[in-house]
Amino acid sequence: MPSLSEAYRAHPVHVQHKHPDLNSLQELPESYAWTHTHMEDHTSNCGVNNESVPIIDLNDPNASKMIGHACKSWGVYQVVNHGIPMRLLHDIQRVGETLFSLPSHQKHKAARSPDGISGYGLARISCFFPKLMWSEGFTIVGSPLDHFRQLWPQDYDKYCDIVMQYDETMKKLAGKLMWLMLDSLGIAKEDLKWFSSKGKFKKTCAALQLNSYPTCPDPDRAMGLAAHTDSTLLTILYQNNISGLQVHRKGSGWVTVPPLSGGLVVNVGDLLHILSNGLYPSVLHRVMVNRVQQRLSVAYLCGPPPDVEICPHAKVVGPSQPPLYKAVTWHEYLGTKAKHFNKALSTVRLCAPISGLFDVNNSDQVG
Ligand SMILES: O=C(O)CCC(=O)C(=O)O
Ligand SMILES: [Fe+2]
Repeated sequence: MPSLSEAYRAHPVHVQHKHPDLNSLQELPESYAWTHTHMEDHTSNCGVNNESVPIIDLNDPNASKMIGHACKSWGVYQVVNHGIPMRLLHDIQRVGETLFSLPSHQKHKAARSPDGISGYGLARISCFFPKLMWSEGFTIVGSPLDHFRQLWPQDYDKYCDIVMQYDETMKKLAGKLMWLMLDSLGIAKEDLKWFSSKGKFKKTCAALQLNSYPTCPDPDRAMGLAAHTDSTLLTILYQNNISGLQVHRKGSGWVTVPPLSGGLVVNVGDLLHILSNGLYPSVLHRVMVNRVQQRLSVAYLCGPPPDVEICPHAKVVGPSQPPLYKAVTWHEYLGTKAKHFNKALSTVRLCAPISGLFDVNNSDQVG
């Protein structure tokens, strides 16, 4: 089975590797200055509506139903009472804080290689935009040991342990959330062979993405992370207590996802969009920056084994609901995404939805 690193390596995107230390800039360089045209703004009413992303208590007996509703109408929700210890959330935040506060030359020792996925660098989606994003990232697929040794020759063990523990814990939560989402679609554990191994959610692959958005001298003209959907089944995002994440909802425009103490944001990714036949749309999201406080986030990007075919599930298709997407493996889809970016979903689309049958939220403006 090809690994996730191999899948990424097979579809390199070309990201500029040398970039200035954002913390040292007093002015926004032109290369970072976005206009509304660059932002491909889908909005009319950014931030001026009262709608908010659903918050779901995982201890609620109706959690699956509520999750289903949130996925259908938003493609995103926040979870509380998810069982992840606060200590672990603080620990992973500390890893991010410590990592991004290292001197620039030190961080570059662990730079992502041009055809690799793991390591320090600009957002992989940078290459699809004419302007640079006001953020830095560190991607972890597999063990971070080699890179962490470069970053912290003395303390790497301590930070590796936290990452591995976070990864393990998130894997379990991702399993639980995935089951709840499938259940809300009427799909049982036995209905998804690759996914269930003795009733356990074992066979997934994941990447961990640490993001830092330094304070910005001209936030109105900068973009932390440009609008994108995740190429995952689902993404679990921890954000520190600084606002910045926005999700796009048809009819509402961009809606800020306020940080919730101990809460985690869950995004529907493109592969769940396909598996649900567009019933659960992958959510378009972006990150804005501010001039006062650094923002940090940690995304657990969860997908299937890279060589398993994902297609609209038999339980959600029928004579009146034809499959809208062809089968793709994650490996193939990463290739499609590397080529077509936000149009990737439409390139794997089989036919247009029958009007009125599907409440597909973002499906075609994101691809
Ligand atoms: O920083 C955030 O809130 C979002 C990060 C994100 O979308 C990603 O890493 O894919
Ligand atoms: Fe994302």
